[in-house]
Amino acid sequence: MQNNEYKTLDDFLGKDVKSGMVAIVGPPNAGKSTLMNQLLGQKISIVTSKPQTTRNRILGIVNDDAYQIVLLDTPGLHKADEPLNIEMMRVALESLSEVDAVLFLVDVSLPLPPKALAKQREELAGYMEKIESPAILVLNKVDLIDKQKLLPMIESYAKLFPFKAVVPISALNGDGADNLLKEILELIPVGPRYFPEDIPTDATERFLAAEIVREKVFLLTGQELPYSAATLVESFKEDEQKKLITIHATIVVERPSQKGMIIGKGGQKLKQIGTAARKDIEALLGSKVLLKLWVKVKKKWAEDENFLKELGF
Ligand SMILES: Nc1nc2c(ncn2[C@@H]2O[C@H](COP(=O)(O)OP(=O)(O)OP(=O)(O)O)[C@@H](O)[C@H]2O)c(=O)[nH]1
Repeated sequence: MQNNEYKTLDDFLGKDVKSGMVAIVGPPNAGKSTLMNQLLGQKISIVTSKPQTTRNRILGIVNDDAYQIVLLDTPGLHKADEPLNIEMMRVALESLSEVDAVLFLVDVSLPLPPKALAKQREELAGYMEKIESPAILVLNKVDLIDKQKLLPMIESYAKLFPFKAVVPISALNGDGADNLLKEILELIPVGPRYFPEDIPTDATERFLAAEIVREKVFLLTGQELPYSAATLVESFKEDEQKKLITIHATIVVERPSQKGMIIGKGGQKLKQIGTAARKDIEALLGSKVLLKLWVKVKKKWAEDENFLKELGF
């Protein structure tokens, strides 16, 4: 070896640790993003600046001296009845065949009537059959249910599929997260790290900014527009002194009435969305941000394949 700083090949490559890819899947609202932030121990706060195509699944990278877990936060599994949903299903299912482990998340706090519960479990078993990687069933939101219900629940879910483990957690307050980590580490192999130790995500700043605006639209419009709104960052520029980042973003909705809902009386709602999003983006980027938002109506955008490409699907 020419470089005398490296005495062994291990020194050169970096020491092998437990290192693997883990997909987080589950129905919308099950708590996938919350779990990812919980495992990361932070809302993703530093991002790499390397430009790359926007992707619709975020890598969260959990680093430790002894392991590196690369988390894929996939879109919720939906019924595939329109192009956007088909795309989401494809991405969700595709990511499952490449990974070392799958975390399947369910929200156990949903007060489902027995029939709906049976249907949910049947669907879950159907999805699991398509998955080749070992799977852990994560029973989320246990902080919302009576502890006595937990044991019978674990037993009945465990019968659905040969899960490697069934782990109850609260992604929100972190209860059970250590146990989940232990089970994940059982499933991932020893190998070199996929990423340097100091990088917690591979998503671009642009993409994360668009996601933050979308989150605020959902939160501040009372989730009346779940799948009707998309966000697109049109421009993202840092000034020469690196003191201010100016972001122009568009919120795209399907109907004029939805545009009205987002803008609100006298523009109040849009202002609220903009302020909340700007604060989070400033915290994420560690810089002052000027955020300009527009709202556009684009009928049936979810069926427009070109537009979906622009969004990164
Ligand atoms: N009480 C409680 N709430 C939770 C928990 N985990 C998530 N939530 C809440 O559930 C809601 C949905 O959480 P997300 O993390 O956005 O869910 P998601 O699965 O990523 O949702 P999609 O992006 O729609 O697929 C949020 O309001 C969370 O605060 C939990 O363990 N306990």
